[in-house]
Amino acid sequence: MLNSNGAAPPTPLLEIDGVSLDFGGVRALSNVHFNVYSGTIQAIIGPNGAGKTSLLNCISGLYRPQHGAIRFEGRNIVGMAPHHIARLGIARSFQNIELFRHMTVLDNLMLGRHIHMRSGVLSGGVYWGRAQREEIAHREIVEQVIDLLEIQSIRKKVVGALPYGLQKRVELGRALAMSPRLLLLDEPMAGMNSEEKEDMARFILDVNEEWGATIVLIEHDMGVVMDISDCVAVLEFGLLLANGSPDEVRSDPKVIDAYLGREHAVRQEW
Ligand SMILES: Nc1ncnc2c1ncn2[C@@H]1O[C@H](COP(=O)(O)OP(=O)(O)OP(=O)(O)O)[C@@H](O)[C@H]1O
Repeated sequence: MLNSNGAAPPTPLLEIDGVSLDFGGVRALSNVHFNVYSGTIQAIIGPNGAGKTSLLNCISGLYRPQHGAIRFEGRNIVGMAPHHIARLGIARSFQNIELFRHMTVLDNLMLGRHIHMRSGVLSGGVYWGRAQREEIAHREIVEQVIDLLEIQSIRKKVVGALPYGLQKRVELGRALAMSPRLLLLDEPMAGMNSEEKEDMARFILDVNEEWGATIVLIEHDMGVVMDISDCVAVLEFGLLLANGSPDEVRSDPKVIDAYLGREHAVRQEW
């Protein structure tokens, strides 16, 4: 099919195609459809309990929807194990930080590389040179992540001793260390002060622009969402209310009625 310019429309990197998810009697997602295009920042917004995290869990393989398909680069990933999905190039961060708190920042980032490590203990012992070369290559990528996120000074610090805002930055770093093509971020700015939020927004834009990662982001701060996103999907009670540019979503009467008018327009954040 050709678009109005006569060109073929871009192929989506991720297709959410009629996804429904039930927990017993609770319908968390109901026939949700939208596409995420390569190189974009796609936000998912909606009130508490709208199904945002459930959708991220379906994409990363933690939940298995009863209906629908989720295609990454054209391949249906529903039913695949989370580590398999991660290996395809999808990384995520969690709402509550999930790092190894007793380990250093560097070790946590190196763990992010483990899905790409080929030398196991045995083969690494037999082919020592290969394992060493592999280790050096992984370290180089981790060093790039450290530079990008400006965390050089805390590289040897134990994660559990760091302030919350820095822990969130390290969590982003661990996901980035996986060299993902698609990065799923669940409330990366939750609990941050405005300066920390500004830093995080800048890092997310850098990851998108300099590293070329496509980003799906759940975020409650409407100012940030409207500033950095190319596209915003709005969920309510598991239904997709709207999906479009920040301007389209901002002026959509359904959205204003159901969500923004009630919770955010009042605060005149945008
Ligand atoms: N593991 C689970 N077992 C049972 N119900 C669940 C489970 N996970 C989510 N739900 C339910 O699914 C619905 C959607 O929850 P979800 O956490 O996806 O919403 P959300 O939009 O991410 O909310 P929040 O903004 O509060 O994080 C809610 O009614 C929730 O109680």
